[in-house]
Amino acid sequence: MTKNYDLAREAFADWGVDTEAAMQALAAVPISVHCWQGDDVGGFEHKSGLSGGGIQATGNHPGRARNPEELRADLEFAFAQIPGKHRVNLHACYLDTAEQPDRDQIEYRHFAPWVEWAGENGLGLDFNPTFFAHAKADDNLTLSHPDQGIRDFWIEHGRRCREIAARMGRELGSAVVNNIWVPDGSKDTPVDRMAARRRLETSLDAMFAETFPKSELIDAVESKLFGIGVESMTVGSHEFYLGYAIRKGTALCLDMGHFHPTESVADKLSAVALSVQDILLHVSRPVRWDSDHVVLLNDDLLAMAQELVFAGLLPRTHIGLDFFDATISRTAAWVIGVRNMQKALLRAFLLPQARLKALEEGLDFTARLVLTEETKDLPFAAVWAEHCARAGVPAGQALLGGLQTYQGAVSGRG
Ligand SMILES: C[C@H](O)[C@H](O)[C@@H](O)C(=O)CO
Ligand SMILES: [Mn+2]
Repeated sequence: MTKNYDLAREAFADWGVDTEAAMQALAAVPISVHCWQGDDVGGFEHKSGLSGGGIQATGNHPGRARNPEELRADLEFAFAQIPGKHRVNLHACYLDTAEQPDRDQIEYRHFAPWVEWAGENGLGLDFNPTFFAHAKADDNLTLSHPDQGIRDFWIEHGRRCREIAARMGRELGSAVVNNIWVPDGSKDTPVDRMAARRRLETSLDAMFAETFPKSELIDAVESKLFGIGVESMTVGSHEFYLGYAIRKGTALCLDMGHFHPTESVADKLSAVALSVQDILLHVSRPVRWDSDHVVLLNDDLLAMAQELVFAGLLPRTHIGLDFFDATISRTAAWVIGVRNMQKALLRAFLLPQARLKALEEGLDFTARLVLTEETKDLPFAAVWAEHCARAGVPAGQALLGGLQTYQGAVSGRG
């Protein structure tokens, strides 16, 4: 235990906050790390790496993972820089097989090496059907396409993904969150929004027809405001999926980049939590649009973490990351993003929650403001450094050397 931590522990104790309990609480929160940051949303289907579907990774930093082995090595390195045990969020286009099944032909065996690796490394898995970067998604319409044949193709893809995800959950003994995001929308003003939304609803119902135990599979649906090429209408808007999740009992995915820039996604948590049991978060950072920048320890993230902790939502919130930056080291992007999420949570655990809530309850907004501002001077960094030291991972400037060495080692990849 360092002198810095000793002093910090006393400083927090002075506010009635137990730093040991805060570190323990943080250690119990897994973060689902998105595989697609490792290769710019390319996937391993032996075809072009264009994202499509209104999303776009930009940049050409050396070191992009070219196959599942490289991606797993990169993830292992990243996890060695992050305290705690976490999860990996796979997209269906990241299958690991020499075969070339189309999306409506994928099976569990195409992903079995990922499950074996996850088991060996004590990691959980999450999953996503891939409804983009495919000829049958070129109209930016999938589950809501007017053509029944195209809808059926994507329903079959989604159905198989649920089977695969449930099997993964069964094998690993940890429920897999299977998140549905479709790019469907319209570049220009549509004249029949209702028909598109009815088709999406009917397709989702067909995809969700089979039931699985919640111990294996948690279905989630992800809304969006707009994407490149679908600026005028997104079929799966927030209202659409909020209603769907409430009626059908699925989890609701809130992506921090999928709302108007002035909306607070943190504010939505307690509101949707009254009607929806499970929440999936895609922690991201929009810059002017859904740009998927690496998350910073900024006000948005701090507010999100504080809401999760203060509203008691962590037990039913699945925290996943969703960004992809190809202008910097991809492994560093993961490490920075996960650690920032953890730092934000730790700060929330270290706040004098009961005291602040009592002031609010008593309408003493002056004292609430004084104390929320004064807590900002508390020595959070010393507790984070102690947490990292106990987990055997670097903190502060020491983090940079390892990140640079690894980046140097992978930068020769073609
Ligand atoms: C690759 C993911 O499925 C994707 O980022 C989705 O979650 C999303 O947020 C699309 O904008
Ligand atoms: Mn997302």
